[in-house]
Amino acid sequence: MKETFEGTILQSKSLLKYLLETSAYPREHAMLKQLREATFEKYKDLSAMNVPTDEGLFISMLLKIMRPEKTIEIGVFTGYSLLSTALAVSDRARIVAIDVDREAYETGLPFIEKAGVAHKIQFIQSDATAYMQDLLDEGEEETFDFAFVDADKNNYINYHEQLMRLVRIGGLIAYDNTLWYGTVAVAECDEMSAETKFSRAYIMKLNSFLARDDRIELVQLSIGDGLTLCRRLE
Ligand SMILES: C[S@@+](CC[C@H](N)C(=O)[O-])C[C@H]1O[C@@H](n2cnc3c(N)ncnc32)[C@H](O)[C@@H]1O
Repeated sequence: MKETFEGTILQSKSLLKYLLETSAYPREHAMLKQLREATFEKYKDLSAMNVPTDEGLFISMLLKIMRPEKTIEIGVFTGYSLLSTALAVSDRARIVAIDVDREAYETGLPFIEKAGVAHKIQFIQSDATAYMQDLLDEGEEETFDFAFVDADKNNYINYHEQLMRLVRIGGLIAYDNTLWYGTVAVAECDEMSAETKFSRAYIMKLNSFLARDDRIELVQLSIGDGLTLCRRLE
């Protein structure tokens, strides 16, 4: 997940360091900082799966403006984006958080509990496609205001079709990693791992698909590893 290519990374390392150290880390909630550190302690390089601090701050401000009552998160891991969400939404709001990996969620859970926001979260250990189908079967269409997707990239287009039914008109669906470490902008090459080639191809397909989807208003941001916001129009 940490793989980058010289010359193709989104921001230079020095610019990113400046941005994080000047504006992001000083504003990071103490429990998010501890969650990030505990994730690194346990998962080492895999800890880069957490959304970066500047992106967490962006999601937080976005949600405070939106004031959603019900959100859904696909891909929780240790819960950096989840805790950012839970801290930003109102006390009445509910977050459905789906991941196949309960152990990773439980690694971050003590910090979510210490932050006093665990009551807003319903964690579901499940494959996301299967659980969203259950939600649709149970009549949960159009009940979510916001969705954050940060899971298996090869399924994003399928998630989009399910989320276009679960999220209300006017609601927002956010897809993470839509620049895949800058590799979407360069030709496939031998230095790329099989995993990079695999996910990059699906992300490129998603980006083209979303650009043509008239059912949404679209903006792709080069924050973190690329974040695409889709506002449902119909
Ligand atoms: C990049 S991590 C999520 C990071 C998280 N958003 C954060 O900020 O800490 C991706 C997660 O997606 C989960 N995942 C992958 N495929 C999945 C699937 N089909 N259904 C549910 N979760 C899945 C993985 O278990 C992993 O924890």
